[in-house]
Amino acid sequence: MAHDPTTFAAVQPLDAHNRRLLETVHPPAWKDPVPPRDGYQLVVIGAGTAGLVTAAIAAGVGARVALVERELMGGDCLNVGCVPSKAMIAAARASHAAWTQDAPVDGDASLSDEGEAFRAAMERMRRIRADLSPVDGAKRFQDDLGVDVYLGDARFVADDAVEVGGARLKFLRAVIATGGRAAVPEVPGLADSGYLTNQTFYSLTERPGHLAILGGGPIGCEMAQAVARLGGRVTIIETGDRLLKNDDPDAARIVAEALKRDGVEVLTGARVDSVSGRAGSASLRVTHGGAGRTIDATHVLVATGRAPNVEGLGLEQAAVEADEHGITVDDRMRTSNPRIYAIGDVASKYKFTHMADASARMVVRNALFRGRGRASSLVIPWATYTSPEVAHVGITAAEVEEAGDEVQTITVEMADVDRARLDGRTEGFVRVHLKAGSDTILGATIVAERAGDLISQITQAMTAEIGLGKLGDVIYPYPTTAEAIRKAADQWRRAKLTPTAKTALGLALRLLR
Ligand SMILES: Cc1cc2nc3c(=O)[nH]c(=O)nc-3n(C[C@H](O)[C@H](O)[C@H](O)COP(=O)(O)OP(=O)(O)OC[C@H]3O[C@@H](n4cnc5c(N)ncnc54)[C@H](O)[C@@H]3O)c2cc1C
Ligand SMILES: NC(=O)c1ccc[n+]([C@@H]2O[C@H](COP(=O)([O-])OP(=O)(O)OC[C@H]3O[C@@H](n4cnc5c(N)ncnc54)[C@H](O)[C@@H]3O)[C@@H](O)[C@H]2O)c1
Repeated sequence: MAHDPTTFAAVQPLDAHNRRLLETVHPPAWKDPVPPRDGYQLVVIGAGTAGLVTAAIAAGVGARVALVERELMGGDCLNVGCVPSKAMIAAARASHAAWTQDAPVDGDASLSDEGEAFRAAMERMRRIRADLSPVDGAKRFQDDLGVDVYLGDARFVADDAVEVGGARLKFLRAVIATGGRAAVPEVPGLADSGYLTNQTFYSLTERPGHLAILGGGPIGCEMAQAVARLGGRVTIIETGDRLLKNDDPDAARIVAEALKRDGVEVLTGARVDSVSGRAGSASLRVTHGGAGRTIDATHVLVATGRAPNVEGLGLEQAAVEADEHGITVDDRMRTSNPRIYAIGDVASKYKFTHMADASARMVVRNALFRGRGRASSLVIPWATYTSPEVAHVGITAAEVEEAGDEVQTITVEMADVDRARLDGRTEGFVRVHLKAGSDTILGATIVAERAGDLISQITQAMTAEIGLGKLGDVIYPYPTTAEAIRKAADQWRRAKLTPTAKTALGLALRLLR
């Protein structure tokens, strides 16, 4: 049986936009189908990106498919992740530009203050989220794509059957795509402080007076900058010695500087010892730089990583193994039960929508058509949408350090790129890691205004096995920031050609004598 959708904390307030959203992602009057007696070829648990794409592709090739979702179709990305966060970021960027006249883009200067800008940004976000939702909606999946959609909690009751709302769904194959949720650290008093997570943050209608964010990962950095740019006071408290621990340290440094410029207080190497008070007024006891201090905040956002949704799934009944990182899978995304696969945030260290999407495409082939696709063969980029953005693909900075002389690194500063200078956006760089002695691209980091878009050129090259030298033959329109990639190729060529050129020149000079 479906839940009462109006109670979902992720979809508040119940204005026209959110009612429209619920109508598509958890229709209040939804009636589950009656399962066929001989069961399904594929049962998919969880209708986030991973589950939706799996179900749509499998039904598209003619399989009999059931899709089970206990909360909101679209999962984190549509409802409480990528979509609302990027809508907020766009509004905050425009508002910031209008207020500071800092950038050559149009902000809505008609808003009388930034508090109003926050309300408008959240309303705009709710409208766009509702506009985008039909593509993930229950009706579309059932009526247009031919997937049987069940709205309820799924639980394995055997190694070939799932139960939902009292109905038993037998399957030949199953895909677990139950995603994750915010992992909340054990800090005394935190549980009673009315803290926010990404699940509740996008239900805010009033700008936080002072937002304390635990965690300086992508969620912490993106939301800190958005709220600060909408005029809120923000403090990030990060236990590690820097922000964005999975990214290049130089990139993280630039983001930290940008956040500070926007008014965010960034405390790295800091620990929250206790929290007192509740929603609206919380006091955080923090140790930072060897000293204790108190931070009084109106709101606390917990963004300290993710925990996999594995509880209550009846994994033991299906002999599916899991640990604290999620469901254990092999390189073909198969669990310890050969009928059952697991993909997306519940089973991958790459917790991104595009990873969920790419694995879904692969898992359908593997599960239904004896495909041999391997997760390790995927070239996976990621981007953090701060200003400037940080985008990365391939070998990480830590792996580069470990590899030593086996990797050659080329860096082009944005300050040396004409377009970046013309735009007044000179912070950042393009950094490409090559297999030493060749132009084979092992990875890259880009820090720039649209780094998330630029990185695709490197990802394409890596996927198509095109070397950096060949990228140097590409003609880039002048003046564009993408020219930084050609400049990296030029740099590689100069380094490579110099000894040869020197020899040739030496020979030519000798002949002149
Ligand atoms: C704030 C934030 C911003 C993000 N921004 C980006 C971004 O810009 N770009 C990007 O690539 N990624 C981003 N991500 C990550 C992205 O949202 C996730 O990687 C993606 O949503 C994972 O998809 P999924 O299908 O694996 O899981 P989910 O989207 O979590 O979906 C899992 C679904 O399974 C359901 N479920 C769980 N248990 C059961 C059960 N027992 N029965 C039935 N249903 C169940 C859940 O209700 C949920 O709807 C962001 C995440 C957050 C939190
Ligand atoms: N643009 C994007 O693609 C995007 C945006 C947001 C989120 N995401 C996805 O969501 C995932 C979760 O994001 P996240 O930022 O929560 O996680 P994260 O794991 O990337 O970062 C969490 C940070 O919190 C810190 N931390 C841990 N415990 C702490 C504590 N008790 N106090 C203070 N700091 C603490 C960690 O050191 C780490 O730096 C990401 O890994 C990413 O895959 C992606």
